[in-house]
Amino acid sequence: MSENKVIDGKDFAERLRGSIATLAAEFEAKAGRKAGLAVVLVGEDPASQVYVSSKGKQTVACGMASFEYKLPADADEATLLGMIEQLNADPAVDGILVQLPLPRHLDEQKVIATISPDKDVDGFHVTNAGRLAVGQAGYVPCTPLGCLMLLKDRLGDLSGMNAVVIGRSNIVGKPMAQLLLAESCTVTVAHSRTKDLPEVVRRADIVVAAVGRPEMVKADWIKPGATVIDVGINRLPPAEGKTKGRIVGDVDYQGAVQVAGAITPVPGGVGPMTIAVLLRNALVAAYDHIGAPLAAERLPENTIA
Ligand SMILES: Nc1nc2c(c(=O)[nH]1)N[C@@H](CN(C=O)c1ccc(C(=O)N[C@@H](CCC(=O)O)C(=O)O)cc1)CN2
Repeated sequence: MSENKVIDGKDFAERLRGSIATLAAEFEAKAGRKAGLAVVLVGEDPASQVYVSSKGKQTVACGMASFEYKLPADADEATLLGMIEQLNADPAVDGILVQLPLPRHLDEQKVIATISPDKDVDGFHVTNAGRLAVGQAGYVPCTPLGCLMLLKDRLGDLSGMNAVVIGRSNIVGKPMAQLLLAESCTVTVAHSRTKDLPEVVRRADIVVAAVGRPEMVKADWIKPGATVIDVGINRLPPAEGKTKGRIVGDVDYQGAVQVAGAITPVPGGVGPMTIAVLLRNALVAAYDHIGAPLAAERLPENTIA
């Protein structure tokens, strides 16, 4: 198996962060302040704690200001919405992110709707979702934008390719489909009710798996030479004598890597791109907020306008 089949998201994310750091320093010199990203965590979900901590560390490492807010798992809606309103009004904060999932008693859509669309660096607000749907500039969700960067880096022009997105979530599946459509792919969005999913996937030049089911996509579903992007992060039950299970994606990697032309591993594929693109979006927001929009070509790895 040739090594360059593997799409190394960790390496790409590192290079993207390098470009972000350069532009963040330029921003500071220009604006007289650092670009600022606020992250709000409600509760103590262990995975979310790890992601929020990584976001804070990487924000600072790129020369941006990190503001971290933690609320207890039983925090009421008014407290969370009040915190978001304060961050909306704070001129030191360019981007706001509320870590998901939220505890069940909180209304996710209401919380997202409270974030100012101009600080919505997650791209989850309906204003930004609408902008993406009609092809206007706006903030695009980090994971699908990261997937698109990896795809364009590997394949160049995607136009005319058959793409299948497995999963229809607002965070990954739907925006991923919109991005691929904007690149002139022929896009199929598959989901739990799709008939004969293996056959649908076999027609695809590009497969994006975002279903959250460990190793569901099998090697014999993949068209030889296709490019496979695995968004899944699933922890398997621990093997005997171990405390933690291993992390696998939504694709049977060991099988699929034999057939695919290129594939992202899990870990080390799409995951690291999520945080790098978040920093990219926060920096874009900061430049917008000082009335000096950042041209896409100033971020060399970033082929997206
Ligand atoms: N408000 C948001 N919440 C969530 C998002 C999001 O984009 N915005 N995405 C995910 C979690 N996430 C960031 O928040 C995230 C997931 C995975 C990784 C990552 O680097 N994964 C590693 C493996 C990590 C591990 O060992 O557990 C990898 O794939 O190599 C970063 C960020 C849900 N919530």
